[in-house]
Amino acid sequence: MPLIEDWKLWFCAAVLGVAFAVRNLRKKGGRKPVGPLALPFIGHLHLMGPVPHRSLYKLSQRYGKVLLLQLGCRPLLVVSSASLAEEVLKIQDHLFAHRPRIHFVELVFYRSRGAVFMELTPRWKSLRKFYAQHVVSPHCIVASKGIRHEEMQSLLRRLRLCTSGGSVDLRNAISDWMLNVMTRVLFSERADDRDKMLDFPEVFHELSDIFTVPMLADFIPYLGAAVDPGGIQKRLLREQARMDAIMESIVCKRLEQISSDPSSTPKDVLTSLLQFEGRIPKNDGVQEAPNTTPDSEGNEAVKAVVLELLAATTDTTTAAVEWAMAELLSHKDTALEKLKLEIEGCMEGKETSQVNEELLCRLPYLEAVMKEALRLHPPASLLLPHFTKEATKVAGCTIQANTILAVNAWAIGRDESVWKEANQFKPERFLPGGSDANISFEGHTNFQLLAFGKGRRGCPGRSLGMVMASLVVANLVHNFELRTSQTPDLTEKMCAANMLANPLHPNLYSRQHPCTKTAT
Ligand code: HEM
Repeated sequence: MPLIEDWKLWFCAAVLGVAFAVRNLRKKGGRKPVGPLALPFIGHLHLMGPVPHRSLYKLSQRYGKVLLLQLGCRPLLVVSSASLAEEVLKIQDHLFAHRPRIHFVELVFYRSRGAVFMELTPRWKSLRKFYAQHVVSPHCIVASKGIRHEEMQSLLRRLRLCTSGGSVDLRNAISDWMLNVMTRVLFSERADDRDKMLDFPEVFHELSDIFTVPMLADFIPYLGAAVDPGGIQKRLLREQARMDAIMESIVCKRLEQISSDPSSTPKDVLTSLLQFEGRIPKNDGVQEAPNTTPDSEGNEAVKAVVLELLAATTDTTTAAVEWAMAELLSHKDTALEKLKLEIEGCMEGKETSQVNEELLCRLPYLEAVMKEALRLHPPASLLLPHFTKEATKVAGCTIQANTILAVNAWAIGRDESVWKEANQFKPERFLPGGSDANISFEGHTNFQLLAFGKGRRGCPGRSLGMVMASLVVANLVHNFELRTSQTPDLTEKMCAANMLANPLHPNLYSRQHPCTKTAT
């Protein structure tokens, strides 16, 4: 009898124990997202493929819109729906708004001293404030209009040299324009001024190229220190040293100029930045950074910010233009014709064929074209990597501390449960009366349209990026007949941004407009 009672007692205790453990597990841990099997050491690295947003999209179709992968030693959470994007970029933004440390960024951007890859610190906050006041405010955008106008004149001149039907490397031409505009806005020099800027464009493009190569040191650190496949680390160190020398000379020349002849100092972003970093006395408009750089660290913080603004702007905006042009050339008889007519209507009676920035607000179809191109082809297709230092739950799944977050903006932009004819290029959807007339990049809603991200880490340069990209598209469409022998190949390639694998090389012909002179 005592034996039986003992047995019953043990049985009850065991059942209670298991129930208690399961309840605790649920309470503490929740479930884990289902995902593919991980390989030893590399985890799921081999599944990322050459175009990661497409590989992750396929995985999400099989395993669900919340995926947990292992890239070497680093856990990666991937979300692929607008509602999940809202959960991580709005509801849990305070947790996921950090950035992971990345080998390339640590080296090229001086231990992540710019805002883009900085953790959420008071310095990040004050840098964002600096950008908002001195780089991308409506006042700054208007103030730098003249630079974009002059550079557009020279781009149009350059392209007109090819208008006897010669083919032109459109990406090169656009990216040179972006770089020249931004270097002039930032530090008043043209990027292609060889005397002052040396090999800047070449080194800049080399570094953009290296950025796309996954670094072993990021995922398998113990191997990464010893092995350098393809000599990529060596190449990175060489190009970083070249870029550092160019940046150092720009900053040093400016400091010399300020000390020898303060009255001739350009009022550009570099001057405000030197004040912000406490390198020169501040004037009334500039607030100093909270932890102003000690002199021992020289000009590093300044160089990091200048370089990151060039990197954040050039490839993304160039990609936006290239995708818009590729889609327009794929829809010649519809979208392209409609856009030509809209611009012609606005340009009627104008003396020149150069479309100026003030006209952009009168071109709603152009805005719809740019939105549609960015919906289908967001240049940062997975945004930039976010990072949580704390454990949390997303959609009921346990996410451990130190997990990287990727938001698949590309997949969300094509989600058929949210967008009508999701894979079709239909700018009309964004026009008044269209199915998505109220969807915009701004604000804390519309997580289905994510080309600029959302939340704390959302892109501060959205308005400037849209102005620059729209201006180039409007001028290309209005001034030239662009012909391609075949419909453009829309295959993608991951470069520093999501780009066309085969850049456009259209044949150019001048378009003649009655009553207008060509821009000089
Ligand atoms: C069409 C052009 C552009 C696109 C598509 C774009 C897109 C993006 C995206 C997706 C992010 C990351 C958002 C996230 O991680 O959640 C970002 C961040 C950023 N962008 Fe842009 N961008 C563009 C133009 C610009 C311009 C012109 C500037 C110049 C000021 C700029 C400055 C930045 C900065 C500083 C960040 C980092 C913000 C932070 O981490 O706090 N971007 N951009």
